Amino acid sequence: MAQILDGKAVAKELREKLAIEIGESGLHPTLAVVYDPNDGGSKLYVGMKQRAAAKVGIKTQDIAVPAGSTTEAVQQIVRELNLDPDVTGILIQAPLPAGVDDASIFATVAPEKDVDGLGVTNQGRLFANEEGQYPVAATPKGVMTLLDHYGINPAGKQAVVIGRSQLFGRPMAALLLNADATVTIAHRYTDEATLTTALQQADIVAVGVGIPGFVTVDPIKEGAVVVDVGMNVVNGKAVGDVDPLVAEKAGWLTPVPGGVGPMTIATLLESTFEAAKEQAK
Ligand SMILES: NC(=O)C1=CN([C@@H]2O[C@H](COP(=O)(O)OP(=O)(O)OC[C@H]3O[C@@H](n4cnc5c(N)ncnc54)[C@H](OP(=O)(O)O)[C@@H]3O)[C@@H](O)[C@H]2O)C=CC1
Ligand SMILES: Nc1nc(=O)c2c([nH]1)NC[C@@H]1CN(c3ccc(C(=O)N[C@@H](CCC(=O)O)C(=O)O)cc3)C=[N+]21
Repeated sequence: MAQILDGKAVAKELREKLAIEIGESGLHPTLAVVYDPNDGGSKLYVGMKQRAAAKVGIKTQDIAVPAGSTTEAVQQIVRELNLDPDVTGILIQAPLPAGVDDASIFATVAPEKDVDGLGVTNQGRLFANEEGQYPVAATPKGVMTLLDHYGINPAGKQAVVIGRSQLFGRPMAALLLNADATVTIAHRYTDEATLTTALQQADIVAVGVGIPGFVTVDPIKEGAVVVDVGMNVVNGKAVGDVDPLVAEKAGWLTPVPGGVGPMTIATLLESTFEAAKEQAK
């Protein structure tokens, strides 16, 4: 039976540490959250992020993007936030309303305020494995923190990342590669046999596709570390992308809820504080 990678507990520790450090810093980090109020998921997650921010001493500004907005109009909002000295961090919650190109908006955020690391400058730094302090997307960064907490070192391991979004798959693969894993990235065009073969070899599997039960127990290697990023609602309950039977074969598993989700939020707060510190230098 797999051991639990307890994201809820590790996230709580991280938030408690941050609350103390932010209090002692004398800084007043302020996070502007740009989101679609008509997207149920965004509304829920943005609310969770804002409550968690308030508890550690991070102020938030709520910027709802109305339906029918154009990419240009949202870019203008972001440019104003880039220039606003009171705002130290900007989070673009995906997905924005239909008709707005998320990637163009990510790219408009000033790199020093891009706390979720989704702009091309910060993604480029990550891809180049640049040394130093720059923001990295909260979900994959939180996964790395969680693995590290349990002493799981990706160096020399075979890793499979399923999904290739800017939010999860691409930065997850880059982080694992930078940590010296051998990485395979699977996506919609990966044929089933290829994915099965890759999974049979994988010491670490990280999946975020948005399909409940997508990763089944069969191809999983005995003792593998399985990270479930999926966040789906089935019969009113949060479920991931990993079939619960995987727990019988995996060595380690993140639960949903209580795994990657809480780590994402705590990591966003961590990155927001780090950006505020850099700007105060
Ligand atoms: N817990 C957390 O903190 C977070 C959870 N999530 C969750 O993770 C999931 C993914 O999110 P996100 O990356 O933003 O979503 P996207 O929709 O942007 O990306 C989904 C990815 O899955 C791939 N995919 C879709 N269907 C298949 C398939 N049949 N076989 C293989 N790959 C497939 C897509 O491939 P292609 O590129 O070819 O289309 C794409 O790369 C969602 O459930 C989301 O809710 C996301 C962020 C944070
Ligand atoms: N720029 C950007 N960055 C993101 O990080 C981002 C985003 N856009 N768009 C949407 C996804 C989704 N996301 C989640 C965060 C926390 C939970 C979370 O804490 N979930 C709880 C359960 C919540 C429930 O019960 O419904 C848990 O897993 O324990 C879930 C999902 C961040 N995302």
